[in-house]
Order: sequence, then C-alpha cells, then structure tokens
Amino acid sequence: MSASLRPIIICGASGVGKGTLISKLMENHRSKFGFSVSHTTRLPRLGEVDGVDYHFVTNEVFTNLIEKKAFVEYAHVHTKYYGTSIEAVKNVLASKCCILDIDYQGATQVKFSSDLNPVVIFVKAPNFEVLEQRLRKRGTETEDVIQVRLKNAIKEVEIADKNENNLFDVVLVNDNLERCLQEIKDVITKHIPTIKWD
Ligand SMILES: Nc1ncnc2c1ncn2[C@@H]1O[C@H](COP(=O)(O)OP(=O)(O)OP(=O)(O)O)[C@@H](O)[C@H]1O
Repeated sequence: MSASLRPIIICGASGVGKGTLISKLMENHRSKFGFSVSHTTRLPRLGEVDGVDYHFVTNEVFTNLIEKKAFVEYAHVHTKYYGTSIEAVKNVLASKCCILDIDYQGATQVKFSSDLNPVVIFVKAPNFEVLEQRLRKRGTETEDVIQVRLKNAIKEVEIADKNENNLFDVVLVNDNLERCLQEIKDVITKHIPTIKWD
C-alpha cells in the first residue's frame, strides 16, 4: 500500500486522549495501522510490556542511541527521555501505515528534518477543566505532576493555535471519542486517499 509511505503524527497535551484514540483506531483497523514502539527512560506503568508499549532503556543506552543518530525524534519531557527510532518507524512503514504519538517538538523534527513527510494532527481537550478531570480520573500521576502537565498543556495549546510554519495539518477537539475518531479518519483519507477503510 503506497499510503504506508506517510506516517501519521498524533500530538497534544498529556491527558487529551492520544493513546485512547490511537488504540481505538488500531483496534478497529488492525490490518491498516502499525504503531512504532518508542524508546523511553521512564519506568513501566502497571501492565506495560517492554518492546510492546515502549522499549524501556537506561539513560546510558538512550544517550548512546542519540549519539548514533538512531532517532527520527527525541525529547526530554518531565525529566525523562522519549524517542522514536528510525528503525521502529521503518519497520512499520514496510507493511502498514505508521502512527506516531509524539509531542510538538518531535513533530517539528519529523516534519522539517526528515524525509518522512508526516500528516500531523494536534488533539485538544474541549477545555482545561476537562483535561484536568481526565488526568485526575486516569490516576497515573501525582498531584505535582498533574500541575506540571496542566501548565505544559496551556503552552502546547498556544503553540497549536499559532501553528507556526503550518506544523499541524489540522487541530481537532477530543470531546466525543467516536466523533474525534471519525475526524481523524477523515483527515487521513484526505491526505492519504489510497487508504481503504474496512
Ligand atoms: N473523548 C473522551 N472523553 C472522555 N474521556 C476520555 C476521552 N478520551 C480519552 N479519555 C480519557 O482521558 C484519559 C487520558 O487519556 P489518554 O491516556 O489516552 O491520554 P494521552 O493523551 O495519551 O496522555 P499521555 O500523553 O499522558 O500518555 C484516559 O483516562 C482516557 O480514558
């Protein structure tokens, strides 16, 4: 499928629902999408599996990979490294569309410093109160971390609203999950017309 040559990037503040949206999309269209497995130096959350959810690595391994220029993008977020290796993306693109869950810094690197020509989608929560509720309800972060993430979210939404250099192809609001999923599919169809939904 030639569509597999353009990766899809889903960007947005922590808690807006990127992971949920990507899981649903992949569940519903398993044969079309692959999710590149990122590297991270953060510890696994309960139930996360090394090599499936992330490649969990030490700081030393991660910085070695940076030196070897193994990453399409990497970022230092909330004191931890996260990165997408070129190999991981190409592994997926060989047979499927590739979805990348990365922040705006990563998206900037992929869009402007690689030849991958991604479709970049920014996802927002309907408002900051809802975002805060989602982060609290998820219950995976401490209060301090939630506060840092909410501050970062304000900055990230400003960046999306400015959309300098047209980094984002589209900005979507994840209010209703099913509606947002359909909007993502519409964006993908627009930019990758060869895709056939099953
Ligand atoms: N449309 C929605 N309506 C209500 N709740 C939602 C919606 N989308 C996601 N959620 C919930 O919001 C919480 C955050 O979602 P998720 O973990 O997917 O966010 P994320 O953007 O991937 O966050 P992170 O970047 O921190 O991994 C989850 O508990 C999820 O079930």
